[in-house]
Amino acid sequence: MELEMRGAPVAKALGAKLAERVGRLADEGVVPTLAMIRVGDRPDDLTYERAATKRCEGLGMAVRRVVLHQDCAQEELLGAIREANSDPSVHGCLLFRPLPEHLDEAQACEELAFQKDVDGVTRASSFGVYASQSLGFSPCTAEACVCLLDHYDVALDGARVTVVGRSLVIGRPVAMLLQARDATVTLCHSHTVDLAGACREADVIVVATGRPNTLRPEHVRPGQVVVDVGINWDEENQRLVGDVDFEGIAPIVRAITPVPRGVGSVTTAVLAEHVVRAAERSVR
Ligand SMILES: Nc1nc(=O)c2c([nH]1)NC[C@@H]1CN(c3ccc(C(=O)N[C@@H](CCC(=O)O)C(=O)O)cc3)C=[N+]21
Repeated sequence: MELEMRGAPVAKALGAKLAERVGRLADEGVVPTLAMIRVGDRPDDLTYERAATKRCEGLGMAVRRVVLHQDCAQEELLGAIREANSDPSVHGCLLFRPLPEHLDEAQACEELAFQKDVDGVTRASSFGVYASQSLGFSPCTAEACVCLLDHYDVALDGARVTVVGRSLVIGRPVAMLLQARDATVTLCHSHTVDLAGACREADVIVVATGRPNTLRPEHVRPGQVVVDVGINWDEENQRLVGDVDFEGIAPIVRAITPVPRGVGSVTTAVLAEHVVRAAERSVR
């Protein structure tokens, strides 16, 4: 491996540009504000909440935490979302997911005003990603993958990119964003017949399946760039691992993102950028 593509330098560069925009908004008396709605105490929600709070506050932005009980009723959740919608001092709203089983996640997401949908969960945001229109926002993690590749000067125009995983939160939107950057995208999933073949012919591989060791040495060749979006808890070794067999693959490919300290740390910077953009749209 020639290059370990860590997230921190990317987040730092994004943050530097953001600080200027936050400063200009402050001159107009606007503090970009993110409301985060959490139901229960899922550990990965808490991790994200902590990281997002630190990032936003570090940039001079404000966060409001709304915490609902694990057993809360759908109406209570909808009420919290409506409150964020109608509060002019809130520019962006993040609803942690997945929600507990008894709640209707699709209905909750649709309740959110698309102007404040900084994690891209509404239909308006999805259509914006699909049609390359500025309507709502892209899912932060999908956009973080593209930011990371840009930061490390990985060419996308005409590049062959294989995306593994077709989820609505990462696989499908990242395929759309990369396609909008003129990459030739192959979208693979659990029924793909020759995954190794599809991966080996790519210049860039993005892996987002939520399964450790999805990408193994037989899937890659020298010269490739690998982005690992997975965050999985390895019970046996008591550590976080991605969807990629890092130890097996890193020696073969040209560049790879680590887990932790890879894509995840860029996600919070993208979230902050979305909140600032929402605040800018609200005053212009
Ligand atoms: N609507 C919604 N959108 C999400 O994007 C979403 C969500 N719900 N629910 C929870 C998961 C989890 N998640 C993380 C994002 C960044 C880090 C992150 O910053 N990780 C650091 C480590 C941070 C630490 O360990 O303290 C890293 O990878 O280096 C972690 C977890 C987003 N999620």
